[in-house]
Amino acid sequence: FSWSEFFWEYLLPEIMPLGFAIVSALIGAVVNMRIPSALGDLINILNEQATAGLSTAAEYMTGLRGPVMQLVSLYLCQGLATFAYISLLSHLGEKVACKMRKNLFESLLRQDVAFHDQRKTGELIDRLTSDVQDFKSSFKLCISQGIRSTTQTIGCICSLYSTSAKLTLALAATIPIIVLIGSFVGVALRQLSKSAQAHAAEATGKANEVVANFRTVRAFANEPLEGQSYEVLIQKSCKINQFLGIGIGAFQGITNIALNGIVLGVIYAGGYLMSTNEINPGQLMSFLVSAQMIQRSLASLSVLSGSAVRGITAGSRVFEYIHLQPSIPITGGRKIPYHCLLGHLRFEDVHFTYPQRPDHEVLKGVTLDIKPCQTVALCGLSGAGKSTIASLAERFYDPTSGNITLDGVDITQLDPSWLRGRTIGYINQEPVLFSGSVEDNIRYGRPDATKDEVVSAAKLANADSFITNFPSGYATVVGERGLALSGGQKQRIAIARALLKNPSILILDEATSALDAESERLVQEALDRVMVDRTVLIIAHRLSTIKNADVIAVMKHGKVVEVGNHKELKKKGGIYSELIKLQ
Ligand SMILES: Nc1ncnc2c1ncn2[C@@H]1O[C@H](COP(=O)(O)OP(=O)(O)OP(=O)(O)O)[C@@H](O)[C@H]1O
Repeated sequence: FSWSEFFWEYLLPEIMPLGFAIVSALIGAVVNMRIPSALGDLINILNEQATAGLSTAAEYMTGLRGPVMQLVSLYLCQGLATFAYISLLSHLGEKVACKMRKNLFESLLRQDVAFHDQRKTGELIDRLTSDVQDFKSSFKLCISQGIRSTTQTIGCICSLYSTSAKLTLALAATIPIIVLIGSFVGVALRQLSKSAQAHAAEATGKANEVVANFRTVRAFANEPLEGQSYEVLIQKSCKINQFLGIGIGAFQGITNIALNGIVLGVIYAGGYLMSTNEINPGQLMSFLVSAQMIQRSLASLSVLSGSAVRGITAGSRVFEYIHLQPSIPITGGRKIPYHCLLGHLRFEDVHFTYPQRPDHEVLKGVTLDIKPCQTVALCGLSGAGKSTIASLAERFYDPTSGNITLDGVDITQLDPSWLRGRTIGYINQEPVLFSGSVEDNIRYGRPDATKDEVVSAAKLANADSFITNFPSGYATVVGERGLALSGGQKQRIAIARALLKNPSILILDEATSALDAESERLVQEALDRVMVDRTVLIIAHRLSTIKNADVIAVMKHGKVVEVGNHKELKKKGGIYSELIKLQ
């Protein structure tokens, strides 16, 4: 957690409300400090009036008017200052939290696919929600209470000093000891808090996964199992938090005892000074209220230290991901002008290992030439590395060695957002639709597309007829909490979405394998129509879907072992003909 970065990037743009909030908190603290002496004045006047033996109520009231008015105006000022700093800090806190969430979310969107492979969704969402919330609450509390309590402590010590230097020095000597012990305990508590938050995030990740895959959990009747594993995770975080609570509680309890002891000491010593006529009863009253204010301020500072521990830990978890740099940028690099783009994709001796499985080489020297407007099919046994090839073409990952080129240019030189957003259309087995209308989902392929373009992409994808049959047509809401579409319908919307960007290269990764015969026919019909005049890479298990491909490459254990067309490979009597027999 970098304070300087936090100040320059998050606080400086909000310096006005921050400044006013600090000034209001300071005014509140100063006003608070004036109250003991105003009370002291009132006591002195009451004392004098009692000694003088005033008889009428009017005389009594007249004498009190001055100090009472002074107290009332102090109370009003204090109320106003409290209102000002609380509302200003809320404004500031919300702005800071909003900016942190925006920066964190943008950073998560920038990260490599490998980063997301390695982390649970819930853990990331936890940082975006709970951690930012914890940081914001703690930040607001630290500014408001921190400024008030610190100013009041310092101010009250000064006012005590003016009353009795000896007594104040003795009092001040004990405070650094408490602060020193407090900072040691603070470091230990921070460690504990960090570990508690990490466990809570793990539990959120688990909950997220289970809720997202609820149907699978229900289908396997695994509710008790999932309940138990969630409980194990939450119990870990619960135990550490309980331990943390004991630590914070013990620290605050001991601090309170020490502080109350200090007040007792002040009463004892103050009483002695009064008996030697060094101070009057009013001064003793103000002395006591000041000492009690110091006690309250220090107690709230010790509570604050617990909140600061949580806040800094949460903040460092947020900034950890904000600062993370992806190894593959999402923008920047060359773009091949549309009229020059041929769509010649070539893999040259490509080796690849997934970052989270460094001991398992998935591609072991793949060479594959996909010529412009050619349809190349990849087949082979499950786990041979076919989908990995598609991921590398999309530059979700970079090869460990070897090159992938598009029209002779290494794809690492090309702008990744141009490559994915404009050049390659990727359709896989399980299309994901976002919540929103059918039209929004198709337009996701190219946000600036017109309604006519959306409709013609849907027509090409064989989707227009079923969409127009819905009562709300293209405005029908789908995705989460929307209309449940069949697999074939979803797939055709996904095809329309991919087509909207008019990609030069189309990658179809098992695009029809999850569909029934009728849906497959409709989707295949759409695909046959859109594959014309494009470079196409098809990945399929069902060999009937690829037999018309110009080139078929058979993969085994991360290598391309056979290349040719259907007839040639069938005649060859190798793995391909074995696969045909099997099917
Ligand atoms: N994100 C990932 N992280 C780690 N390993 C992975 C990842 N994705 C795939 N693998 C591994 O890489 C190997 C190749 O997987 P890939 O999905 O490319 O095979 P495939 O030929 O497409 O298989 P299928 O036909 O079953 O889809 C497998 O051993 C798989 O376990």
